[in-house]
Amino acid sequence: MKKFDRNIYLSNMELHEAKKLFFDEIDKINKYVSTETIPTIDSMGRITTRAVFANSSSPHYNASAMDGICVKASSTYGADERNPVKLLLNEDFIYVDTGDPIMPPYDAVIMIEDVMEIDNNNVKIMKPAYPWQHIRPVGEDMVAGEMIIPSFKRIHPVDIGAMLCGQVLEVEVSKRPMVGLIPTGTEIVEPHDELSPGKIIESNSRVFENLVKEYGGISNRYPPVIDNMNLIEKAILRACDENDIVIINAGSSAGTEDYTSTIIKNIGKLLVHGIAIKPGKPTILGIVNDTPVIGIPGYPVSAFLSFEEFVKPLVHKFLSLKDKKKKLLKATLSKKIVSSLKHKEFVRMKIGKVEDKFIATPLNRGAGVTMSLVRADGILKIPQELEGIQGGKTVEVELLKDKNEIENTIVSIGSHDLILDILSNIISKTHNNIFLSSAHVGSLGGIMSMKRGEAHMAPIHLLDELTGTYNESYIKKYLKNKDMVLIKGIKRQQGFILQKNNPKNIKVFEDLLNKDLVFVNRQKGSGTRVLLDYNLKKLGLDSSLIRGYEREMTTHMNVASCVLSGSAHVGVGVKSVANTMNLDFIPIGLEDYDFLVPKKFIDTHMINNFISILKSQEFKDELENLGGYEMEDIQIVEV
Ligand SMILES: Nc1nc2c(c(=O)[nH]1)N[C@H]1C(S)=C(S)[C@@H](COP(=O)(O)OP(=O)(O)OC[C@H]3O[C@@H](n4cnc5c(N)ncnc54)[C@H](O)[C@@H]3O)O[C@H]1N2
Ligand code: MOO
Repeated sequence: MKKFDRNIYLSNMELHEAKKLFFDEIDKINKYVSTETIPTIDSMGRITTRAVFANSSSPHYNASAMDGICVKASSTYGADERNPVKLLLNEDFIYVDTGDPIMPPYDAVIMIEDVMEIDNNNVKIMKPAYPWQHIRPVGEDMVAGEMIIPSFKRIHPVDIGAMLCGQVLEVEVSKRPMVGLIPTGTEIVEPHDELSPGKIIESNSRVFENLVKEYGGISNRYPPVIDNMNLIEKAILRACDENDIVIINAGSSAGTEDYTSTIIKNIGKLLVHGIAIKPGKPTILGIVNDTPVIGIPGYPVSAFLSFEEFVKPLVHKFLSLKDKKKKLLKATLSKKIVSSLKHKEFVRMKIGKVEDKFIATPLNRGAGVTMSLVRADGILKIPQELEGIQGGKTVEVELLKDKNEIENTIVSIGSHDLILDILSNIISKTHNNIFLSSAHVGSLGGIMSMKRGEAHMAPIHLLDELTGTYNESYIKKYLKNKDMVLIKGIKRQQGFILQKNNPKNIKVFEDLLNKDLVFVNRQKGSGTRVLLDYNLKKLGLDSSLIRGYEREMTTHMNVASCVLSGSAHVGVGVKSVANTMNLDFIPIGLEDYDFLVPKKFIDTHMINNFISILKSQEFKDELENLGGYEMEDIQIVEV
């Protein structure tokens, strides 16, 4: 691959400048104000382009509001307990049901509960009726000519009901723009296709389809196009003919086959290639045959964020809809985030509420980590002019989730174990409106977040080399003045995670020094690392002689993935993970996996719920299924 086959000259235009350039150019074409008239009953979610007025009043006649009798109010005056008034059927009253029309000479309704029947033709009442009592007059709801909903409003189910009551059978709305979506890449395969190294599952356009729907547009996905300049050009030209907006995905950066910007320059007007945002830098903005064309970067996180920044406001413009203000939440940043002066950065954040403080923690910043979007509660936008933000500062996060969900989430920060996923799933299934979010920073990291008051709970498993006991000595050392408890009862099996059939015949710690095998380690401060170092020290083994000792993973799953993919022959981790990934396992010992909780939280609704799930049969069954655990009675021990 030669350097000059590549398109390496991306600009670094500021986001607001790029947006202005793009939208000003589209404004010049001014294609987007177009309307259509559709049946009211099909108008859910559409945007009105003019105010809707009632064609008839509702109710359109004077209607009884109750089941009972209608009377002339004047003939009931003077009625009381001692002097009931007697009324004659068809003369002084007639029977009516709710909704029946009330005609002169009758002008009031008495509820049936207040009417005493004397015989078939006579009733008596003990209370007078006042004129128009229990009658819904013409136009009580709406009067013909009254405005039901204004222009540029999204139509909701109740709006449809009101329009029909006012005999509005059709409504003028903005046309939904058709958004053409073209995935590109020779390496792209559909999700059901067989995978081999280098093949990429096409998922972005499916996210786009649903985002377009959410914004109010119509999506029109084309089959993926291979990296061939002519084919991509043809696909763009065709899509520009058939759609209001065209999205071309991937091929946006500096690869040898990243053609999009060149094609747009050749067949239309290339406005921007390269924006000072991260992720999303290689976004392309252009116009081809009077149609806005947006080149969205391939990495899924970049793709989502760039789509939200450019496609959402564009679809809304077509719909004549103002962008809603984003919901913001003030939160304390749990740790420092370093950012570059080269771009504005969009960081996915996990947020939790611990006591009365919202705490925001950055998630994985990789542009290919879709799970960071799944897990994110919000996005923190770090301005370009900042080199980062210090931990402890208050920041404003744009919310992606409901604040209520964040407020009811147990924040767990500490060691990673598969049982956290199981617990989270059971908590979610119990529908108690409680959630569990867990961040994996190792046991010591968990204790430190506890010290800073950032979590409700820290799962930990730290072996004390001197006593051979777990956790308590660390808590006494690091959380001296804090009243803490340990929820104890779960023990898990640690050991060597090995390739299937253990081809390198690894059996004991001494084998790790073998020069033809590669080890993968856990990060410092993780309980597993402490366990490994403890054993190496006990046996007098020099860790610097282990190949791969410096390569650190943050979870058991990551260690096992390295073994599964062949980038390592062995790592230390829990049996459940080896089982799940169908790898071999040699036990090195049982350890206590405890949940550290500040004493003040132990009686809260959320932690109570958590403990009852730990004690549940369902959880026991799941642990048994997973294998590699031993369970004793759940106990709460003060430390
Ligand atoms: N030397 C440089 N390399 C890269 C640069 C750069 O400036 N200089 N920019 C990086 C950035 S930032 C991004 S973002 C990506 C953008 O890549 P492209 O838009 O050119 O996309 P591809 O290279 O074709 O694919 C990248 C990556 O995206 C995923 N992908 C692609 N299509 C799909 C799809 N339809 N569904 C799901 N995922 C998709 C896939 O993981 C690809 O590997 O470039 C960097 N490189
Ligand atoms: O757009 Mo790229 O994903 O900045 O990271």
